[in-house]
Amino acid sequence: MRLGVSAAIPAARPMPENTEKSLKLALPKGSLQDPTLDLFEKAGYNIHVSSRGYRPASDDSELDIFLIRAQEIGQYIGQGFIDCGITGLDWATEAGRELVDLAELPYSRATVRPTRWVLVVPEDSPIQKAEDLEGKRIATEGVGITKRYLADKGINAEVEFSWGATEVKVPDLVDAIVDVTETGSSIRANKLRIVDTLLTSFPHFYASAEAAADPWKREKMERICMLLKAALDARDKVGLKMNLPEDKLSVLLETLPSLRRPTISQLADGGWVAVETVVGEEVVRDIIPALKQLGAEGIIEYPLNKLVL
Ligand SMILES: Nc1ncnc2c1ncn2[C@@H]1O[C@H](COP(=O)(O)OP(=O)(O)OP(=O)(O)O)[C@@H](O)[C@H]1O
Ligand SMILES: O=P(O)(O)OC[C@H]1O[C@H](OP(=O)(O)OP(=O)(O)O)[C@H](O)[C@@H]1O
Ligand SMILES: [Mg+2]
Repeated sequence: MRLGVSAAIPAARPMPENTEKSLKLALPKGSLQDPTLDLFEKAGYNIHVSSRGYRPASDDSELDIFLIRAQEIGQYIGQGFIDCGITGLDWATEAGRELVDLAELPYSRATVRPTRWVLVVPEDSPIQKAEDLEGKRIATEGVGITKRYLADKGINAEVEFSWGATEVKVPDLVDAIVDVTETGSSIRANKLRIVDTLLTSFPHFYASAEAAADPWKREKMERICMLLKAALDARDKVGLKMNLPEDKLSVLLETLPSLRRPTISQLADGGWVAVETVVGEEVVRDIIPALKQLGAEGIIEYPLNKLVL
């Protein structure tokens, strides 16, 4: 049987633009993977990771994406094998390479708080301050961070590399550990006590010197950074819109300072104005009832994707 042409050959679709321009971008596999992919989605990039695939596909054909351990991203960017990527300030420092820092991106695994590298001992340990570590043994994934800290303080202690699950090692295997903490729940669960903070770290967008000097790559990276920051700035903020009797406007602006610099437009209905503004999500539960009491009508709250200031 001969099939009609239309059945045999799917209708021609426009081919994706064949561009030779490509930016090699490394995203962190591990703790930061999910929050990073979520952030890119909010910034307008859809990235699809298959179950065991480390070369995710995206809807931007100019991006050539690699999923790489956060610990290794700095090294590959520094060597120029990858143009740019996102990794923690902690691991970029540990990699000890020259990187161009294009943006700090304030997000973490579970919260909006930075990760802290902390010196930790069991709750009942005699160690009270860094100096008490003299001659002691410390286990950590961040050997460089820890050695620099001890050297700065002139303390002699043995630092050994830990592959993870470091909390389990005190006090039987080592006297203290240096580990990452975000919410503090691992420290509490293991009955540990923080003695000092060595470093606080957020993810950053890093580029190689070569990529930063290439005009096309530089512009592409700066656009991505701008959109990622806009998505982070919109986090926890909402838009509010309402109609208000015009004679209540000055009271509104005086009593609700969180409604900073609203846009006000005159309504066709004389005596009423439309007010539109952006506020922190946490103040909405106080503001909406106050607005209602003031005589506002048609109050609308809507989520925001990006905020470019
Ligand atoms: N709660 C968290 N725990 C661990 N790392 C975090 C957390 N929040 C943010 N990070 C950041 O994630 C990056 C990678 O963390 P880490 O070195 O622990 O590797 P990982 O991705 O958690 O893999 P692993 O399973 O080996 O620990 C670091 O830059 C770290 O600062
Ligand atoms: O303060 P919290 O929110 O509890 O986060 C800190 C925990 O997260 C990290 O562990 P991870 O899950 O990366 O496993 P690991 O110990 O094997 O590195 C870190 O080593 C702590 O154990
Ligand atoms: Mg970890």
